[in-house]
Amino acid sequence: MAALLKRPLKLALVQLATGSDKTANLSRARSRVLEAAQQGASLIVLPECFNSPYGCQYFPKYAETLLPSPPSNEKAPSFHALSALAKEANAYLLGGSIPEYETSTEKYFNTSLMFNPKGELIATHRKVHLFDIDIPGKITFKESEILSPGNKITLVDLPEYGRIALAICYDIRFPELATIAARKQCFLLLYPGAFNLTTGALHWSLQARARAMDNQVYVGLCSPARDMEASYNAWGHSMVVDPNAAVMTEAGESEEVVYADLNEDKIQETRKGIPLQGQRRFDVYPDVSEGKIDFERA
Ligand SMILES: NC(=O)CCC(=O)C(=O)O
Repeated sequence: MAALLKRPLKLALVQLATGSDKTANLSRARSRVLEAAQQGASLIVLPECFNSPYGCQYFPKYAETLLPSPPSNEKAPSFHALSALAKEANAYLLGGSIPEYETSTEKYFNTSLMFNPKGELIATHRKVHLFDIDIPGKITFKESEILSPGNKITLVDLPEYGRIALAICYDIRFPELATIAARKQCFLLLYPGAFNLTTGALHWSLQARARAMDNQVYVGLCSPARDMEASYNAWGHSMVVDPNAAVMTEAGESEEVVYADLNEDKIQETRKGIPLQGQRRFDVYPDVSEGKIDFERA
């Protein structure tokens, strides 16, 4: 089988402490991304809503207009900061996510932007599954009050390395996206995300390890640092999980950059030991990655 990951890759997750000052968030992100690049990372990830506090009340205030692309500096300072930073760091940069406003539809989205080491935009992912939950006495959150969902799976080819998939936070709870990405030869699934103190304790690590275990790929989750003064308390614990579902590195709760060295051998070793790829029974259940599920057969 052709290698999924053509050469070793150092991945960095920047668990950024974000606040209400967008310019300060961008500047902090810059220092941490450059620090990660200095440590040799060639793929660097920022958290969900890295340029703003996370919360429905903040989305309109912090939203940037990204289309038509490239947007103006005035309408999309984070876009331009990320592009310049990817170039300065000479690394692939997944700019966590930012609130986006689309003028033509008057809709808001939670959007990830990914840049190559030349500072060129190579992918955009709008969060597909909006975070609408209600756990009485614990947490109620309704992104859909403000945001609209994206409508596509986002796979990105990094020519020197291979293919990765991008999604955002709550998207991780929908294993179909991960399964399809793995079936389409991704070696890594990246999720900038801001779980909270209730679901973080229950499911953050479990989701990361489950997506890695099911698909025998690397998984990276990048959270904002925890801020108990904020209206939403992010879980933290950014982590990278290997294709055998072992946690390779895990941040604490404060601002921190964590690193992991990814290689093809671990993918092959895992898949050789537990050869799920050749054992699937598509005669018993349909291949979800083909995108045509015939429920009549059930
Ligand atoms: N920002 C999010 O999508 C949060 C998702 C979350 O906390 C979860 O439990 O899922």
